[in-house]
Formats: sequence, structure tokens, C-alpha cells
Amino acid sequence: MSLRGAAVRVGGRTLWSGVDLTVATGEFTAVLGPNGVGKSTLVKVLLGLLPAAAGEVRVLGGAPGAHNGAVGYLPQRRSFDACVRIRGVDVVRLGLDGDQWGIPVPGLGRAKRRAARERVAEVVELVGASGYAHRPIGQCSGGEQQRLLIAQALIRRPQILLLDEPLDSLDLPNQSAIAALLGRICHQEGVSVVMVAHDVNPILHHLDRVVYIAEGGALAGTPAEVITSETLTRLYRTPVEVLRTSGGRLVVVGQPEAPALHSDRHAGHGTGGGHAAGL
Ligand SMILES: Nc1ncnc2c1ncn2[C@@H]1O[C@H](COP(=O)(O)OP(=O)(O)OP(=O)(O)O)[C@@H](O)[C@H]1O
Repeated sequence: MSLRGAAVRVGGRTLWSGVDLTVATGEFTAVLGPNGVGKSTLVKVLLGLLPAAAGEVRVLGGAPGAHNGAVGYLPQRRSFDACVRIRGVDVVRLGLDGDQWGIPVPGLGRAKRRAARERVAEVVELVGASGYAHRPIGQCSGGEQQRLLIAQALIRRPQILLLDEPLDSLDLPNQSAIAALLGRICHQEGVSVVMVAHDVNPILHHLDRVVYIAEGGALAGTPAEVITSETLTRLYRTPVEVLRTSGGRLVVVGQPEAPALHSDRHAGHGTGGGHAAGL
């Protein structure tokens, strides 16, 4: 994926401009930055849901959206209500043929149904969800639901996996487990992972590249290049300290927390109301 001199405008406002970025194949990239700078909007541009206002954006050698069959997408977290009866495996299967729901697929014979079942089982195994995938998804924990949604995004064997804050509202052990899972999907399965995140700590260990969006532009580099006290303090406009543990791992301290009602800030998109108060 590449952006050259790219800019984006929403609601008559330029969020960022002059952005030059490249995400190479097989890399684990985090998109970070303060609330409201346009991280989710970047994901929408990469999916072709929103046109760039200037510059050039290419995804898998084509215009954004042209190869979405090879892009898995996990939108910002929605949790399933406890009363949702659909099983985890059925949610995963929707990633394969959910877009054909209600329309009979001619010639979908027994062999194809078996292949689909096998692919569901394979991807459920990959994300470590076999133990609960046959339960109603509403009865799975937040971390379990997230694994099943990642399986859904992976079922078509995408080359790129785009995730919008997949660790949001998970507890710390689940954040680490999902981060490790995504690291494995990237580095062992060869899927390029691009993930919007608020807290870099759970993923820091797995990252190849960091993109910070702030001050109307973007800054990219390796974690060692970008994650420094000086750079983060400047970008977040608040004191942020980067410490190195005795094991050599970086820890970011003082990074602004995501507000508790995070998903509410997105409820008003497109309606002109609702989310500005949370920024
Ligand atoms: N459809 C829209 N119409 C008008 N404004 C929009 C629209 N979509 C997003 N915005 C605004 O664009 C800005 C960036 O939104 P975006 O969701 O990309 O930010 P973000 O960096 O992902 O924020 P957060 O960290 O809070 O998730 C916000 O100020 C938001 O209010």
C-alpha cells in the first residue's frame, strides 16, 4: 500500500495532507495518533470507501477498493449482545459468502459446502477459537468474539488485514493474546497487518513499522525510529516517556488513554452529530 502526497477531507475539513507512506508486504504496521486525527479515515481511504482529496493512493497495485477481495477488514469493535444466538462458526462463515446471503448460489454442491466447512474449521483453529466456536457468539467473551471476528476477516485468505482498534475494551491479557495472534498471522502466515491502535504497548513487541498521524500529517518509521520520548511528546502535545525495560523492551508511559465511551464517538459519523463532544 502506498500514499503519495495524499490528503483527505471530511465534512469540509482537511484532516491530513501531504502524506507519503509505504506499507510493505508482510509487515505489521500500527497506525497511531491522538483521537480524531483521522486514523479510521485512513483505513476508509485504503478500502476505497472515501476518496483521497489529493495525491495518489495504491493498494495491491490498484486503486483503493479495486482488490478488496484480497483485503480483510475488521471494523471498529462491536460486541454481540448476550442474546445473539448465531454460532461463532456461522459468523466466521459469513466472511466467505455473507455477501450472497438470501440468494441461492447455483451449483454450490456438496463438495463446495465441505470445502467451506473445512476452511471455517481451519481458520477457527488458526485463531485458537476451536473450543468455543460452536457456541452462540453472544455467550462468548469479548476476547473470544474478537478472535472469531479476526477469523471471519481471514477466511478469504486476504493479503492484507486492516483492523480498526481491535484491542479496544479488551482486558490486558486479552490485548496481549490478540496482539500475539496478529503478530503470528503477519509473520508466519504472510498477511500484511495494518492496525489502528490507541495504546502501542501491547503490540510494540510485534511491530515492524509505526505510522503516527498528527499535526495534519503523518510520520512513519520503525518503532525504534518513531517511538521516542521526544517524538511522542511532540505528536501528542503532552509529556510522553519511552522507557526501556531490563529485557530491552520499550514501554510508552503517559500516552493519552482512549475515552471510556469510545465507540459512541463514532456513532454520529455521517449524521453530523454525536461524536464531536468526545474528541
Ligand atoms: N463522515 C464524516 N463527516 C464529518 N466528519 C467526519 C466524518 N468522519 C469522520 N469525521 C471527523 O474526522 C475526524 C477524524 O475521524 P477518525 O474517526 O478518522 O479519527 P480517529 O483518528 O480514528 O479517531 P479516534 O482515535 O477517536 O478513533 C474526526 O474529527 C471526525 O469527527
